[in-house]
Amino acid sequence: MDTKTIGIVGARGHTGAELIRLVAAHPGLELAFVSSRELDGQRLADHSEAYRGELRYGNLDPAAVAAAGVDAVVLALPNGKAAPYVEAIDKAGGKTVIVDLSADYRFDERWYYGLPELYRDRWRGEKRISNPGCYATAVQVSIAPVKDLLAAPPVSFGVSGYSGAGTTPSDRNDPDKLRDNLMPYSLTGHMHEKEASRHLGLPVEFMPHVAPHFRGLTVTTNLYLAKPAKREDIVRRFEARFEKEALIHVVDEAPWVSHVANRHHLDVGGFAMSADGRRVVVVATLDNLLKGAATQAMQNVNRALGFDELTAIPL
Ligand SMILES: NC(=O)C1=CN([C@@H]2O[C@H](COP(=O)(O)OP(=O)(O)OC[C@H]3O[C@@H](n4cnc5c(N)ncnc54)[C@H](OP(=O)(O)O)[C@@H]3O)[C@@H](O)[C@H]2O)C=CC1
Ligand SMILES: CC(=O)N[C@@H](CCC(=O)OP(=O)(O)O)C(=O)O
Repeated sequence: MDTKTIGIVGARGHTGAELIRLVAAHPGLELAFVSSRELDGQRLADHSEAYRGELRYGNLDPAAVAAAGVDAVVLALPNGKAAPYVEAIDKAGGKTVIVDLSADYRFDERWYYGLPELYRDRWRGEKRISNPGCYATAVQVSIAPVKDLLAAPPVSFGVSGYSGAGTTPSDRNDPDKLRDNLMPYSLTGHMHEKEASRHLGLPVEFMPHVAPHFRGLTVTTNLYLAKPAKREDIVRRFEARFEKEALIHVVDEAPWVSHVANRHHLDVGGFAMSADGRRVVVVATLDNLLKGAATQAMQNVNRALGFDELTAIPL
């Protein structure tokens, strides 16, 4: 297969940096541009040990991104910034695939919502792909296999490392304020509550927190069941749903976030049953920068450009 070209807008950020690492190891992708205002003119190889080559960061505006005419553009910008780039690429016509890491198009019917393990069959060759949120990925995987068994809205308690808050300074990525701390925020109505509810087709209640570790998140979900169930039946549901999925591991014990940091897969397990069999608690962990962002984007780019979905993703 011919080499395809890819460009990353927002390449200085946490998720952009992880994507550069994946693209550098991809046998069929060539990095055509990396855009950052702050690092404009600097050599990429000086910032990414994975990349060997002479490419420099550029400060590309939407018109310049569109004019590059690459096969795929990944937008790794803060929320609310994608539209001018999408409009410019649309206007240029052509075949460029866009994968947007932000929340900007996750509710747009015209865009494919790229959580492959749950919605692979819904892809109709769309070239506009919204990449799911990190928490929303863990929440949906924790609920989807048993959603027909539920008696009440699932309740998910989330704890994320502070890389989830990006690089723009805020309380939620301030190591001093996070030291010896756990910071609750957006306890109702978080964007990922709406996102998971919409794509699962049932209301989910989600309570996020940010913790002093850098990367990786845990979502603990309480599920009330309409009829009493046995643990083995619940476990079998998850195993059957994900048995062919290399990036979703169904594990027996409740997983630990420290085991999934810097790894590309999601662990889901625990399956703690109440004595009456009417309540089960499921725990999911993933690296918010990888399966929660860059790895999932790589899966989506691979599919849209005709590569095997797992190309360049270390298993
Ligand atoms: N961090 C995470 O765990 C996850 C993040 N996401 C989403 O992915 C996106 C990127 O997140 P993350 O990498 O953490 O963010 P960062 O804050 O780490 O990086 C943002 C990037 O965007 C650039 N940027 C910022 N503002 C603008 C602007 N106005 N115009 C053009 N470029 C701009 C920055 O570079 P420069 O200032 O140099 O131009 C930087 O490269 C976000 O939408 C986030 O919600 C999704 C899942 C998980
Ligand atoms: C700790 C922290 O702030 N986490 C971010 C993680 C979500 C994220 O990055 O997702 P989006 O792509 O939907 O913005 C948050 O809760 O908004």
